[in-house]
Amino acid sequence: MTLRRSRDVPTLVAAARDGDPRAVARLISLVEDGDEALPRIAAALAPHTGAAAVVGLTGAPGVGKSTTTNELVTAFRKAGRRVGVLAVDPSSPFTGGAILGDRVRMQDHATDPGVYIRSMSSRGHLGGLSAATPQAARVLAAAGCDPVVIETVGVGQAEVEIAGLADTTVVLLAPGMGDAIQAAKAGVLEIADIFVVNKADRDGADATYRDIQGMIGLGTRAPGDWRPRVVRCVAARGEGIADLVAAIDEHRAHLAASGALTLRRIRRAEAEIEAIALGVLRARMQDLHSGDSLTTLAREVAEGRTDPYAAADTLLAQLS
Ligand SMILES: Nc1nc2c(ncn2[C@@H]2O[C@H](COP(=O)(O)OP(=O)(O)OP(=O)(O)O)[C@@H](O)[C@H]2O)c(=O)[nH]1
Repeated sequence: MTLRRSRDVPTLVAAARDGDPRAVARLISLVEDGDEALPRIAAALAPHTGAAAVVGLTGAPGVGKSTTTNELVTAFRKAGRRVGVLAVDPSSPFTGGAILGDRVRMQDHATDPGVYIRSMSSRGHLGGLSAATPQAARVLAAAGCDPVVIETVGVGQAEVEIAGLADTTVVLLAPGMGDAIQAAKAGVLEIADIFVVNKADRDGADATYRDIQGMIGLGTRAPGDWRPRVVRCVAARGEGIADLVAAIDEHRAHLAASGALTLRRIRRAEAEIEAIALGVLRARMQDLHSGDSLTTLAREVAEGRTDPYAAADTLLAQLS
């Protein structure tokens, strides 16, 4: 899919701002495909995207992320808020199965025009998910979604990376999965603003709750810093979701009052700019690969006529 005419961009963005789901879908596809219109789309979106709360929701497979997201969406809709959900699978190069899965699990909201749900994969992004996901979130924010929920399966680094895109990061745990220990190992403790002990109807929920509270207690915090909240939920029955919404709103208020919201967004923009710049560099490197300048340099290194550092300098000069 390409967008050749530059006048299409303002039209699409205007339609998305009016809440037209097809325009939203088209814009996210263009973002996902790394379309050449991306810079123009980003420029057109920029003035309309600042206000939405971005909530990251992550956790191990099967912990109840989709069920919790579904219930969160219900709660936000009851409060009259438009909601966008990006279900990100950092491990899968294709979205096919994920789309079907999310449709099935979030079918409560499939026909609600106030909810936009979209699965994303790492396929074909200029700069990877860390560049595409915030752009997709901006599309949803411009379409009036607040909050935008980014749901991602917990697979180590990717989880931390995606969680870094959110204002508020919610980490789901469930009893009996050794989650608290794993969370500590994977560095999730540092990124979580809120922990949910889901499946609180199961044995061991109290122990998981105590474990995680204990670990939070060990962390070092300056006075006034946010102390991560721990919320018990039985997402399958909608229990505890009101407490989760309250914790999300409380964290948001804390960020706004302390100035941390601005800092987080600046840090996020730094990562995004870097990812985009690296993507551009990688694409230029690819061009050099397909031309013969890299091969020529490599031959000179192989024959001892120059060294790899000097050759890399020459290459970098050609990239700029
Ligand atoms: N007992 C119990 N089961 C739950 C609860 N919440 C979700 N489940 C069940 O746990 C299973 C997994 O839930 P999902 O919401 O699909 O979990 P997920 O984390 O999105 O899973 P992945 O997409 O595989 O990462 C489903 O069978 C749910 O019905 C709960 O609070 N209690």
